Amino acid sequence: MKTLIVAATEMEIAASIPALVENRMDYLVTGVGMLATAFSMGQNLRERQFDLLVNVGIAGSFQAQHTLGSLFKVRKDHVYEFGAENDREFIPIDQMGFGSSIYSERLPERPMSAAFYQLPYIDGITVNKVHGSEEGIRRVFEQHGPNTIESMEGAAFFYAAQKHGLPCIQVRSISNWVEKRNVERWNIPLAIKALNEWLIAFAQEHAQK
Ligand SMILES: O=C(O)c1cccc(C(=O)CC[C@H]2O[C@@H](n3cnc4c(=O)[nH]cnc43)[C@H](O)[C@@H]2O)c1
Repeated sequence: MKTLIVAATEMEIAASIPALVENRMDYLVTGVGMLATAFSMGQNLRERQFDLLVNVGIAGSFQAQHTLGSLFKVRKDHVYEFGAENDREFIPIDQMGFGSSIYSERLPERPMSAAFYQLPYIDGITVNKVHGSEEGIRRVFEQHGPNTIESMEGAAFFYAAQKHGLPCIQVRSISNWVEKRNVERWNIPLAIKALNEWLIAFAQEHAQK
């Protein structure tokens, strides 16, 4: 299966690059955020053919029970607060008739490697602004509950994959809890280490298929 690994920053996948090269797995570094992800994938997928796209990166979790460095597959990803508001409530873009704010994983027909199946699923939101205030976090809880993670790319990745009609999965490693902003409690090195251990195993197992 010809596979493309998609990450926002090189830092997130640097430790896996030798294994990706060795197992002939391509990778794409898009830049951070939905705009950079959609543009970069749009450009690159026009020129090359793939059977599977894999988005990997770090993410924040709204679930206090999650441990930093734990890994999840994202099944469904929402573009957060994409729509309109009136003086009482938020109106999602879906209800306005201008498209969708929800994008999902799509598995290839051929079975995946064990590294994929061993990860638990979670749903995600994709944001332009990392949440860091009690009021903002309360609003996410009201709409999505605490068992949610957030990134700045996930839904855009699924969107671009869907536009190209390609199977796609997203794997995220928790670098921080989404809480009142306190960057000292983030552990990006731990999350990146766990992510790369998984990615190297995935590349090795996947190459054998
Ligand atoms: O604010 C800072 O000082 C700071 C320091 C290091 C990294 C950041 C980021 O915002 C990283 C954004 C990057 O990582 C993903 N990510 C990680 N945690 C979260 C989160 O809680 N909410 C949204 N995105 C997160 C994201 O996908 C970006 O690629 C800030």
